[in-house]
Amino acid sequence: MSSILPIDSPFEAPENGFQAIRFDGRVFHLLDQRELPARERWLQLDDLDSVIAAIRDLAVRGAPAIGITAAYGAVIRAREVGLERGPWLEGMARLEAARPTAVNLSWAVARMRRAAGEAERVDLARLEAEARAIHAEDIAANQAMARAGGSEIGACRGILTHCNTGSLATGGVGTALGVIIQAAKDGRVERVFADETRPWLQGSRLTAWELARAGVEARVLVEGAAAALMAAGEVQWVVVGADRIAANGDVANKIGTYALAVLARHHGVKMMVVAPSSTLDPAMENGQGIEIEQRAADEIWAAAGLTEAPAGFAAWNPVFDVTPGELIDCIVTEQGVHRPPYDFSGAR
Ligand SMILES: CSC[C@@H](O)[C@@H](O)C(=O)COP(=O)(O)O
Repeated sequence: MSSILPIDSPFEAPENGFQAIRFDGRVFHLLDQRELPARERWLQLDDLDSVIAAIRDLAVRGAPAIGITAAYGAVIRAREVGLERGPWLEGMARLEAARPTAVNLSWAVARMRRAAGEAERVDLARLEAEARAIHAEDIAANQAMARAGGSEIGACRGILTHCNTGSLATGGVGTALGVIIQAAKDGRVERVFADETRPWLQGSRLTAWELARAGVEARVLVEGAAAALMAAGEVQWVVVGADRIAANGDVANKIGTYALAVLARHHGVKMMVVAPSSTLDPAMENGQGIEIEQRAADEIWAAAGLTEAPAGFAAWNPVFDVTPGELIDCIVTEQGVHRPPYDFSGAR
């Protein structure tokens, strides 16, 4: 596996976490998140339709990882269409529409459009350099956020996190999970708690797997246990990632984040959001305009161990929600710690 990237690659440094996304110049290698933790299966993708399917079907997920994947997908598309601009642009429109909520996807595609140049044939060398830059910048942003967020936390008894925000969800050590791993390694947190994150179980399947790999002891709980955990004084911080952050600090993140923010405020627990500036959407005035992805009801039935809906039942499966900025104590980007009232002008 390590032969896929040059040996001196910054991607491979241990402090940059586990590398679940690799590009060898022609083929895109992806650790299939649908199979974890039961099986570590790598996908080899060399056409745009497969990249779009990998994003849509959650083989790769997590806002920054989706953006990086899209960037490499744009390179793959350029080869696939013999560098012809028309079909390449058509592919970019489909790629951008693979999932609606994480702004990192359209952000990365916009960067790749600019890198393609204006000529009738897209510039393959510039596209590949841009994709690798997007990947490398995310790794560096992860490191900066881990340091800034980690020192913000100080010594505490416990941290609760939601969804999966580590190496699987990013290019590097992660967003929220990077901060948590840093705090744990610095000996500043006694206990880490991870919500199981229904219905897709990013917490119990992916975050638990990543924390075990990182040597951080953690406990998984059902989301419904979060209020009791806070009431018992077990956690002083909720630390989560984001899929899109509006200009006023409203944050779209995995469904259940808003409930945690309300609970945290009630219990005097602090709420930190950790996300690179590629997750900021300054054009979005507030969270009300953010499109929330609705996924198939099957995911809910599958989480209940059912292969089909019980007769007569439908389901409601929004997979993100919006937390108002005023419930968030701080938002950490690679540029530092932002506090309310949020002002991200010039931050992206
Ligand atoms: C660093 S990842 C931040 C978010 O992308 C993460 O919290 C999240 O909500 C992921 O949702 P998912 O549906 O698994 O792609």
